[in-house]
Amino acid sequence: MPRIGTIRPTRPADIEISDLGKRYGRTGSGIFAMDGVDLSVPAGEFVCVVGASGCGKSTLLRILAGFEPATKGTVTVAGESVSKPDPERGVVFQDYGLFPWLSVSENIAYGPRQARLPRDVVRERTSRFLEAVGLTRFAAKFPHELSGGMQQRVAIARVLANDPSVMLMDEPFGALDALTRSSLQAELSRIHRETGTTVVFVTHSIEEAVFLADRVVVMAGGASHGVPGHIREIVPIDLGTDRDVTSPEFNELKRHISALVHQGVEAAA
Ligand SMILES: Nc1ncnc2c1ncn2[C@@H]1O[C@H](COP(=O)(O)OP(=O)(O)OP(=O)(O)O)[C@@H](O)[C@H]1O
Repeated sequence: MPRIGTIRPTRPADIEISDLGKRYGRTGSGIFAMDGVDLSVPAGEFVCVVGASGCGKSTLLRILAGFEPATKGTVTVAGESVSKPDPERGVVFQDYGLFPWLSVSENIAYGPRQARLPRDVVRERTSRFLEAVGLTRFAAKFPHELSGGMQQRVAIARVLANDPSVMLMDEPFGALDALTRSSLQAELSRIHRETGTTVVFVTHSIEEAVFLADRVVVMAGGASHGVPGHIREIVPIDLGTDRDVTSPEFNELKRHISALVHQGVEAAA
């Protein structure tokens, strides 16, 4: 992967989530899919959210993104209440979400162009983030000409080109093969160190969470278990930057988090 040192730090934002709850469907019917979620994410932190299927991870992320309203509680990013999507909060999903009719560089330039930034700024940002994800040679290609891993790199570059203060990622590497996945994890970790952007990253992979996160938020419950989704525990990951997935400390954290996830399922069953 090409070395890059040109990523400028963003102005990361802090996130405050207080007594957050979400109930789908009509008021008064059904239980909360998620309830009583309190979480403070300081600016620049990388937080991973794990938990069994249906515990509300994606719901939490969609509310943070402003894609859907909370039923109760508050969410603020950099002190501002979240009520709608904003390029300041970049979102990356599993299914890349690229514009198929635009080339790689046009996909990356899309956000800065929409923001009506001057042409030279758009050009500079596009080439900077193409380089950041190692795709400079593929600038003129179209998404269908790229592998899944490359498409996800474009999706990440496209979000970064908006200079977001927060990145929200929902299983972004879930559809990739193991080798591509681990190389993108290392790349994302480096990009995070260089940009300093606040990241909230949802994953089913406990290993991925322990590799990437400063803290892992373990959620439990969920509507299908008859208990609203909630935070079971927040686990700090004090493993420094160069993480060895084979080290005893790494594996001990994996074991601990895995036990919490399974306890969550059993307690809710
Ligand atoms: N649009 C919706 N309408 C009704 N119920 C929904 C909707 N979206 C999610 N739910 C329900 O809310 C609960 C939490 O869903 P959510 O997708 O947030 O969980 P998750 O932890 O991300 O699950 P997974 O790991 O399977 O993606 C689930 O019971 C789900 O069925």
